[in-house]
Amino acid sequence: MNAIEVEKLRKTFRVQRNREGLKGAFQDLFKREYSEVMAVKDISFAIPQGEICGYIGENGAGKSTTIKMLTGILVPTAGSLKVQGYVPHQEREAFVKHIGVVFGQRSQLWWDIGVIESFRLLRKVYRVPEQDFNRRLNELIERLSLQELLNRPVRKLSLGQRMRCELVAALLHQPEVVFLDEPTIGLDIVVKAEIREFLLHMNKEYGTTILLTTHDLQDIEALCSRVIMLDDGNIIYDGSLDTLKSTWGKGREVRLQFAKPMELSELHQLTAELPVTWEAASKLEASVYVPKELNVSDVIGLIVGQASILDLSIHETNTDDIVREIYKTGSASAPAVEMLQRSQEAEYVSMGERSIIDSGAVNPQDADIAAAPVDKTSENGHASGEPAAETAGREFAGVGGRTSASEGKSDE
Ligand SMILES: Nc1ncnc2c1ncn2[C@@H]1O[C@H](COP(=O)(O)OP(=O)(O)OP(=O)(O)O)[C@@H](O)[C@H]1O
Repeated sequence: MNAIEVEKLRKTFRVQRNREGLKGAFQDLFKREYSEVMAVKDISFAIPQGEICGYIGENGAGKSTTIKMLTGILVPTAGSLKVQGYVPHQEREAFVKHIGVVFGQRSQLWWDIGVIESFRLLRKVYRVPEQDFNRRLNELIERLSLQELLNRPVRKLSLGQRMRCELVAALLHQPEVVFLDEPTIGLDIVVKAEIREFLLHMNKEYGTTILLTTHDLQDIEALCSRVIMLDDGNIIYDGSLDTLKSTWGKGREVRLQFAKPMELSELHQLTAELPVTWEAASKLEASVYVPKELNVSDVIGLIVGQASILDLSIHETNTDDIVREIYKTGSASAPAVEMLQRSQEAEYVSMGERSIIDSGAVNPQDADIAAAPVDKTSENGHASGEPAAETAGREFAGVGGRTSASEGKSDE
């Protein structure tokens, strides 16, 4: 069974337009003008039980609006959605018992009372039996090391401490589906790691389905097997992180420093038979990108046997770079491979323009990432983790011509 089902979901906001100047402000008093902002444009996806799915996109892409519809806070303009079999905005009272929500920028705890009091209040809100509550609370307190914090008022907690308490608050009633909107925002690296580990545990132990919105792509790498990418209200990618990396990643990068100047044509000759890609920063420095199917050490061996190398290092493409590349080109339809082939035609590619940045990792790509479910291309035309050749050339409605909603937000 799918935990979340979304079909042609749309949300349009009506926003007031302010006319310019004093005269305009005066006119606004008598006759208001409105325009429409379509924040979510007929998107469709389904998330099976127990999956952790990353929901990513640039600012204003429509992530929060989707989460608000999925949690019943906003009513969709069109389309349908179901979460754990419920229509969120229609069956809110029964529905909320099945979901947990953490909005990283907002608190669901009472500011001035002790943390434990907030938890007790939430027990009543969700009508959790006392015994279940105590067992669950003890488990969460231990997992997130909250013993010391329970009697402190929320306003006295650090951001990291508060976020750990927010997670407990969202999970006390043991929901099957959890929505996390920027749960690690502003946290230091240690707390981020703790929270990620905790979420993975919850998912493994209880099969909790998690939809995670984040700008921190390390969250995605650590937690998600699947990624849905939004751009201007449209889904531009829905598929496994694995496929995203292999379709868009240029492969592992071997950076080389030569003892004597090398022309790009000479570099190509070094690896003549291999499907690798070269980028040169200067005649003394270049990078070779090795696709997943090749062995990095074989490629290095071939090069070292023919050229005099002063230094070399191996780097893996990280998700940040891939996503940045997709946004830069504005569409998931033109895979990196294609762009590289184009760039090979140029004599030298500036290293400053490279999208692959040192991640410090040398492990084979994606070794620990689980395969995602079968992907499909939806009617609104998003790439669904298909191979590069199949997606190439397809147009996506979400690209270009962004809607500006800067005129002001209406309250739903
Ligand atoms: N209540 C509202 N009234 C009018 N417009 C809105 C409202 N809420 C969101 N919008 C607009 O809808 C679009 C999508 O906003 P949304 O907050 O969903 O984006 P987001 O992807 O969550 O962005 P961020 O990463 O900045 O949180 C934006 O153009 C935004 O200005």
